[in-house]
Amino acid sequence: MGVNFNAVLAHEELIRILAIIFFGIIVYHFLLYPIFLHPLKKIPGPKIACLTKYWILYITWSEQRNKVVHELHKKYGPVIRIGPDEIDISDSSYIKNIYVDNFDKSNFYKEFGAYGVFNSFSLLTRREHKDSRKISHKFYSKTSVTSNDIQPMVRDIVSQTLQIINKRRQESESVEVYNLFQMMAMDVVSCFSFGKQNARLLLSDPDGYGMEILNAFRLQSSAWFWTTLLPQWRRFAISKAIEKASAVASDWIKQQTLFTLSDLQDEQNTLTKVLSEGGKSPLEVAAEIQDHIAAGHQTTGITLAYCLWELSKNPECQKFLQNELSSKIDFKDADFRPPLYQEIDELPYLNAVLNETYRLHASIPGQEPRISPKQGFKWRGSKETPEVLIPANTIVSMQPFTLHRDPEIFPDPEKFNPERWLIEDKEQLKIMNRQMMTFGAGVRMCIGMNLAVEEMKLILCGLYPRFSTFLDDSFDYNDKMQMVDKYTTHPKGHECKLIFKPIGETI
Ligand code: HEM
Repeated sequence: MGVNFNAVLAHEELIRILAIIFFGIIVYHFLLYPIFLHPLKKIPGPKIACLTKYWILYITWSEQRNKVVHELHKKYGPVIRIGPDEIDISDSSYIKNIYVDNFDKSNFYKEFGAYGVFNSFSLLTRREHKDSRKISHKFYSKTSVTSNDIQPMVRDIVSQTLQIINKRRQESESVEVYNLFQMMAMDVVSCFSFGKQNARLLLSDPDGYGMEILNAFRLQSSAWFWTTLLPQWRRFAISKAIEKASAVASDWIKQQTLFTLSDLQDEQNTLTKVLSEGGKSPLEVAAEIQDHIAAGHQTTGITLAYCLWELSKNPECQKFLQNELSSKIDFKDADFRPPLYQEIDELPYLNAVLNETYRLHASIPGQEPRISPKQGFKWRGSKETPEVLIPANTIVSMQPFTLHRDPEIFPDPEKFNPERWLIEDKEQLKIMNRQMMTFGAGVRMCIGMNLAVEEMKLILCGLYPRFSTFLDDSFDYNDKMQMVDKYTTHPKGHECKLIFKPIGETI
């Protein structure tokens, strides 16, 4: 039987052509299109970022994202491409487009729900979010959290924290405040959520039970990268210990919620009651509260620890604050009561100290990703990048870490300088305030801001008229106080030790 050479040749030719077409499609799809033809092609950034989303994922996983994105902005300007379909913007005039006009959230937030249901934080679309948030929005207003219903509860917990600090400073050279402030913040949100009689309070046993619960939440949030960015890999990537800790944290909140729901008191105002009366099912109430407690204790504790650290590094700022506060405290009060919130809310130096802490130590310093709408949105053009229509479904982020370090707006940006907030120039102050995103922006900004600010102001005003704080030479601040590069940052060592002395005494 003879071989049909022509047929063999034709067959080989066909395979060669198919291979070339296949190779061409691969090159077009994975190389030419993303770099030269994609609608984001004019947005500058590292070439590898145009080719694969795994580059920025790797940078995020290795805890370098905020700093790398910051450096890329310095190199390429106010808009950069950090993934095939992802950009980051560092021009505060876009806060209005993205956050105030309220683009939908990206899938990053999807897994923040709990017990198999969504909460306000994890709902992605603006419509669903609006319906959910409006139930508790008023309960978190400044009027509500500083009212006679809520403020005494916050002041009690602040006073208890001050008593613990006073006791500990007498027992040892320095006092660890980072975990203590997290417990304080956790107790405030717990009482706010369940009422004092139903809440399981950490400060009642700060060394034992308190640390146990804090550690459960800490371990749970250590899985944030997998939960938010690669949830499909979560169950392979995270350890049994993390699973167990997550279960402890979730059960802890679920039980308190169900217990509170089982006996709602008419005269009592709690978040559980507000959410339940607003139409949320028991599990939805628990999921909402789970998020508020997780979001509320870490952020507040982190901000306060950095604030005290900065004041200890900068004794002249501490002195100014003490002078401003000295008339606000009854020194004979053995219960260490803080002043009334209404007496201290408007104090200029106190506000300047907090603003400067928010600026340098935003506890959520990095991405707050949103999705561009179906009509896209326009990059209006800058020195580095021409006008571009950003297409639908692009992940768009802004990071406080970079906005807060713009040297044009905040000269010498790494310096802790509360005085920069005490200028007369109203226009400049407006520009500075517009640049700040510590609590997010728009209708999805932090719902707990008023409660957090109340706690932070009360503890500072209870503390600094009574004590001075100093650095402890035996504590390695350079290492332990490094802000870890995560969605919610924290001091690398999970601790912050400071020396407390009654006013007038030195070390
Ligand atoms: C210093 C303290 C705090 C800081 C810096 C802070 C910061 C933020 C930021 C930046 C966001 C927006 C995040 C994003 O869009 O990715 C946010 C949202 C949120 N925060 Fe806070 N937070 C603080 C305290 C609290 C407290 C005390 C609570 C509750 C008691 C709380 C509850 C929430 C909730 C529920 C959201 C989601 C709001 C929504 O989507 O409607 N936070 N927070």
